[in-house]
Amino acid sequence: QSGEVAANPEQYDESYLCPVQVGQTTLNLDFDTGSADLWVFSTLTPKSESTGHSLYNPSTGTKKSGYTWDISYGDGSGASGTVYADKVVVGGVTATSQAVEAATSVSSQFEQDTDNDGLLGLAFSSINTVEPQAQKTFFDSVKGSLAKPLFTADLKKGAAGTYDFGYIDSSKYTGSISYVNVNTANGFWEFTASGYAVGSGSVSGSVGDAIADTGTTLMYLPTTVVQAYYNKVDSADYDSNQGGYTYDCSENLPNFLISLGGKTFTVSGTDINFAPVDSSGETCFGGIQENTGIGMSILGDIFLKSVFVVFDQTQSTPRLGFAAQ
Ligand SMILES: O=C([C@@H]1CCCNC1)N1CCCCC1
Repeated sequence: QSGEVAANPEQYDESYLCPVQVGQTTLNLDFDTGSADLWVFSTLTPKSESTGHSLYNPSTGTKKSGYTWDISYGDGSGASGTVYADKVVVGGVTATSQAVEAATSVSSQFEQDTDNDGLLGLAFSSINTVEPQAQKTFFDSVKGSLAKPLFTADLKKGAAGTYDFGYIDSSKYTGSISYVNVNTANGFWEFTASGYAVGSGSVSGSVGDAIADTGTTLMYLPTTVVQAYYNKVDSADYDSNQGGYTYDCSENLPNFLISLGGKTFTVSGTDINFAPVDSSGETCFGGIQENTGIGMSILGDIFLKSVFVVFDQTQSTPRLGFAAQ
């Protein structure tokens, strides 16, 4: 089988939500290549936490007795609950008995984002949080039945993009695809990013260890790289109250170039201009921020909306493919 599903941006492209059939209900889920749990708001979620969300009704599933889950994300959000086996359909691709993690508790960040009915993890199943046995991601559940064991992400700035499962649509990118090998030891789509440049010119230095994370909004890079970037933005400074670099919204940001698998990709300055910090629209928060405390760099949506990405398990070593879009 193979299929395609829309990835609809929230305001400021904060996250991208995709319609997924879970049991007999269609929910809007955040596809997250940085985690490996498929969890959903459900009829088991306290009403005080689930108002405004579409809910999975576990009555259509088979309860996995004694199984629980509890996930905490790097941004401090999290959720927990119980586990069911049920049908999950993404763009026509069907997992007949997918582990569906029904939330019995969610953090305030998820409670407040009423467009988001849960997450569909697309990292490696080794970091799934279900106890007493880790469960397969949707991709791992269907991988063997896909025309090719891969999926692609084509996210866009302020417009609907797509995730494709089982095939590469060559109309969605330009030029050739440049591949890097993935290190799965931490359960992420983790690789080594090479040189970078600010504005234009030839790349140099090294961004280093990084993950491709569709569930992270911004780009988090080494301090040296981020300082070099904002040194080229006259009004920029690090604002500890905002928790990152801000600048005058009227200032044009430089492009950011990064070399992956021998090919240089350009993230346009307009894509790096993330959002105003308040309703006055005077000060803006940058889409490139420091990776301090994370332990690796994260190429999140600010980067991903500039490229076409192949999450490829066609070979014994998983690979990431990047192409311009
Ligand atoms: O929890 C996360 C992200 C949060 C946003 C959604 N994707 C997963 N981390 C990023 C990768 C390193 C570990 C922490």
